[in-house]
Amino acid sequence: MHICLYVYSYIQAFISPRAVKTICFFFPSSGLYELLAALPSQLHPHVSCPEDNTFLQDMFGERSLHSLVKVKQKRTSFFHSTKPNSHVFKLFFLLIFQILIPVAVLYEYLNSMSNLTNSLTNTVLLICSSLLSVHDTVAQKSYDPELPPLPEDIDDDEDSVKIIRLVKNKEPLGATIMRDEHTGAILVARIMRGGAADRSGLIHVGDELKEVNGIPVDDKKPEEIIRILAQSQGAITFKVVPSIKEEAPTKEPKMFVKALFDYDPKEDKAIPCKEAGLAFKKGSILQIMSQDDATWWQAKVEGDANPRAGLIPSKQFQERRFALRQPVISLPIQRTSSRRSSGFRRSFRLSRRDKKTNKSMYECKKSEIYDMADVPTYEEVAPYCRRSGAKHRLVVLVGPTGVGLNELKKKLLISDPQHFSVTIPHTTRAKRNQETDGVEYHFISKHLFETDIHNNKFIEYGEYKGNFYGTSLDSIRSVLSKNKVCLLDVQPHTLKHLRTSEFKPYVVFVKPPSVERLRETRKSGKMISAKDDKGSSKPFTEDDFQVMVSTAETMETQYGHLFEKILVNDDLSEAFAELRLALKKVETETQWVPVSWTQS
Ligand SMILES: Nc1ncnc2c1ncn2[C@@H]1O[C@H](COP(=O)(O)OP(=O)(O)OP(=O)(O)O)[C@@H](O)[C@H]1O
Repeated sequence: MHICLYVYSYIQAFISPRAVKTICFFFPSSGLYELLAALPSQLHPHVSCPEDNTFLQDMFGERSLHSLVKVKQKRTSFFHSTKPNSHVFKLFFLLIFQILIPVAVLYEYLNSMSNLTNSLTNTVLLICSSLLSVHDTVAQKSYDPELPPLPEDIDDDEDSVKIIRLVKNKEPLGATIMRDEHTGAILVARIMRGGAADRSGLIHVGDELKEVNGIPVDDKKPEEIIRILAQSQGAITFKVVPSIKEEAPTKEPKMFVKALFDYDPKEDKAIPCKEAGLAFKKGSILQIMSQDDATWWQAKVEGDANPRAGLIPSKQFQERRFALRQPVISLPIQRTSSRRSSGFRRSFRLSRRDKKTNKSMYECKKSEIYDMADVPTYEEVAPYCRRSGAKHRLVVLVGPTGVGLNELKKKLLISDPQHFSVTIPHTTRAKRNQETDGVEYHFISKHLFETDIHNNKFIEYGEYKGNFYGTSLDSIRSVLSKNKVCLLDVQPHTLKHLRTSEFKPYVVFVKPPSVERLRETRKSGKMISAKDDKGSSKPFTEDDFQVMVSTAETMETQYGHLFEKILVNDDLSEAFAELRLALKKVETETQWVPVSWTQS
């Protein structure tokens, strides 16, 4: 009883007039509240003594008691909304709110009213017993759905048949059916994870469908059955022969992939049921719900509130289809320049075209030949957020010649020179008078350069007029180790070699606007001349614009799956602001990156 009183005084201590107002505001009155207020007048005929009457008025009019009732009501609604498995929690609340507090309240009042008559004591005890009986009713309440009565016309020899009744709303059933090639039976082919059938827990893969709403389906085609189902409203009754194989209960899978291609089930002739398909775009993050079927996985778009999974082609199936379909695209070979632009040291870039000779100015180190490993299907990803103080992700800019990569890099460097930096290229060219080793270039011997090529030290390298130029992996490491953001522009085929846990590259594809917009915005822009390495430049020609746009299209088709951001460089200051914001987010927010990058 001490505990009861303690609980009661504790609650009372917190129910100041102000608190009562607050409680009343959050827990608006309901029927029980009014009933409590009306109780004294209802009990009036049974109470002979006026003091008893006053006691009842005081007791049921007591504001603290009203507030406790409101708290109880709120508790009751909470109680109903909690999941059935939180029994211990419920019992705790039942004990506190339905037994301890009412008993404590009554005990307090009974004690304080020494002149209480026997009849009133009985009345109060009656209320107490009613409260306990209410408690029992609530405690025993069943939370399971009520099952429909079994149909009476079940044959004795059909004892293995299961009758399932589902109430259908607008949501599809979330199951596909097929005809068994050998037996001709109609079978449940798959259950979409999180769909209505899955949530019911009553229908399983392999169950044989005998009837839908009393209509036998043995002689029907799957499409006809689907039509019957689609036309059915409200409760649908299935008669099924359960599959012998018991499915193990499955936990919600936690595998996420990034889609590397666009997919529209309506356009897919191979999908067994278009309605069950899940459409997605390149770059979407998908949660894989089931890989039971080697050809059709089940997935949902990450963060989507709809719990029902949809069908998507499996990785293996998509790779096979892609390999059959995909023509080999090769980018026009580009050449590079090593000019300095208005005091800004360019990073080494293999990107210049030589229209005169149409020959590669530098030979690219890496093969551009399409191989199976590059087939863009899905990539397993995991969330990654850079810890403060950890190395920055490498920022890689990709785009066609003249699109404005250097312009954007320059703006970033000027905006925060302490934060952003670029790599210093290596060359075998002789150092000029005004140059300093390790500032414009690392000047090294041809022999050393060739040794470094042999040891895979360069991410890109090439030869121009008998001299080597290259960007080394160590030059990237050197920037990152200073805790700076390293800005690098490379040819897109080198991206796959940079995609490592060490560099975690954030790849931005800088895309030109339309040719019309290029004409308008690039009036004063200059292309760097391919004829020499002295930094001479010339105004853009119509041909330059056309090539820029078509090269961008090819790059996007071939390497689009590796781009994390596509930035259209139309208005320069807008493009710069967008890039700056994106890079800020990369540093501070969680992103989806290949799962291997998060495991080391
Ligand atoms: N959004 C823009 N609006 C107008 N002019 C631009 C814009 N972006 C870039 N330019 C101009 O276009 C020219 C080429 O830009 P930039 O040198 O940055 O291109 P790039 O992609 O680095 O090309 P390259 O690969 O040839 O070095 C420059 O004169 C630059 O000032």
